[in-house]
Amino acid sequence: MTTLTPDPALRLILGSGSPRRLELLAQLGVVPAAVRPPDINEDVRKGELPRDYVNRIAADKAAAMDPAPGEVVLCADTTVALGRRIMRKPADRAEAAAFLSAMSGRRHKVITAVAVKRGDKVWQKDVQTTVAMKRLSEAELTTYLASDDWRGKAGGYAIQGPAGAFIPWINGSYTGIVGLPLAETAGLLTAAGFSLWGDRA
Ligand SMILES: Cc1cn([C@H]2C[C@H](O)[C@@H](COP(=O)(O)OP(=O)(O)OP(=O)(O)O)O2)c(=O)[nH]c1=O
Repeated sequence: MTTLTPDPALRLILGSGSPRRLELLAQLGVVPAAVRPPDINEDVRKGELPRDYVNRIAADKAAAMDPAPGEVVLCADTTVALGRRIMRKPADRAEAAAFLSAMSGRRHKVITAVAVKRGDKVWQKDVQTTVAMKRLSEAELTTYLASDDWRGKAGGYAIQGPAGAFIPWINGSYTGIVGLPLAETAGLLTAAGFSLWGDRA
């Protein structure tokens, strides 16, 4: 991976409309200079595997961004994979119910691909986390669906909300599940020359 010399004047552009990603960046003490969510086609291709899918979408999001000189952009994509099955953000409550029922009592993977772009150079990495979900009772499922917390979340749940009660075990990156694996993101930003540790202009 090419590592560029740190440029304290570099401005970070968040190429994502996810409020979670903004909050996770704030955990690193980073406030983007602007938020510009890219508009791309996120359809899954026939036979496409989950890991290939998230990497392609993160790369497409980065490709849709046109950073000005002095800007570095950060894009990401998160998806839930149950075997080969890709679970994106559910379209409605029925789809969220189907996703949660399929994951109930089983392990799935959450994959987040992160892409950092400066000029026409891209630094990209994916992070996979295995997540165990307890067997959900009818009452748990119904109450969770009624909370609407599943809206806008890959796989139809959010570990950082009430569904945290459904997740007894993970192996991987908690921040990756929430949408932005911080250790790897910090590495990519640093490689692109963005100063994370105190020497920003
Ligand atoms: C599994 C899981 C997903 N999520 C969220 C993270 C992501 O915001 C979302 C997956 O959708 P994404 O398509 O990755 O991102 P987005 O639509 O929110 O934003 P953009 O496309 O503009 O970058 O699911 C959680 O917040 N908690 C979880 O436990």
